[in-house]
Amino acid sequence: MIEIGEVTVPAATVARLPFYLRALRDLTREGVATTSSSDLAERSGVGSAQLRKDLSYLGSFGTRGVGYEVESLSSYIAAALGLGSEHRLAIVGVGNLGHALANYSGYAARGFQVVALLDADPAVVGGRAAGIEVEHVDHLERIIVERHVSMVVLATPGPPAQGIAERVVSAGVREILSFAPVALHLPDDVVVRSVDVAGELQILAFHAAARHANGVAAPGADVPAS
Ligand SMILES: NC(=O)c1ccc[n+]([C@@H]2O[C@H](COP(=O)([O-])OP(=O)(O)OC[C@H]3O[C@@H](n4cnc5c(N)ncnc54)[C@H](O)[C@@H]3O)[C@@H](O)[C@H]2O)c1
Repeated sequence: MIEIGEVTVPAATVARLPFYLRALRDLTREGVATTSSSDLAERSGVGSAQLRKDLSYLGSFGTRGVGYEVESLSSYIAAALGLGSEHRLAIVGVGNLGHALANYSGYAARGFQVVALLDADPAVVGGRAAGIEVEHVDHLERIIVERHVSMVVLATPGPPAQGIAERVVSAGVREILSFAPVALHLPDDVVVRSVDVAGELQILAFHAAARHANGVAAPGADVPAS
């Protein structure tokens, strides 16, 4: 369970809030003022019972026969997610992935701004990505404090990730998004979200294998593994 202001919300609900927010912002762009739980649920990719339950943790929303007010629900979820104020990100490790993450154009619309890029390789330091100069990771703590960095994205190889994460935490950051293929051991009050694309693909491969075992051939299922 996660405390948001005065309410306590299951972590799984918090993980779905960004999907509701994205769907609500799409509706705002389309000029829609109110929406039904079934429409919002479908746009968010969840069942409508799940949506109603999730929103009930946050408070009492929606009017029977009218639905949800798009603008006010959107503002409420954004505030619950702490998106009222901008989050300042530093990306550590500016290789293939770090570059791609730095160049993602969707941060601003979601309340994030990349304010620092750091790397250890002298061939990378001094270069630029997304118009930002890459600085040496030796300056990590100073940069975090001076630029009010509130979240750090780790896109380094596995071995240095634990040490960097500890430095990030010692500089005061409590939220880390890690792409490094290692488990990070950090104090309990630090929230680490780990992204593992290959692991997600393995889960898909498991489902594909299960479907195959049940006699339903998938396209490409007969291509031998190399
Ligand atoms: N989790 C996922 O889904 C996923 C997907 C792709 C890559 N990855 C992982 O993300 C990481 C980055 O992948 P990539 O393809 O960009 O690799 P890359 O080799 O292109 O980039 C890694 C960068 O980290 C820098 N680096 C190394 N040690 C450092 C340190 N101590 N401090 C700061 N920077 C340091 C390197 O100089 C390099 O620029 C790897 O660990 C990879 O396994 C994860």
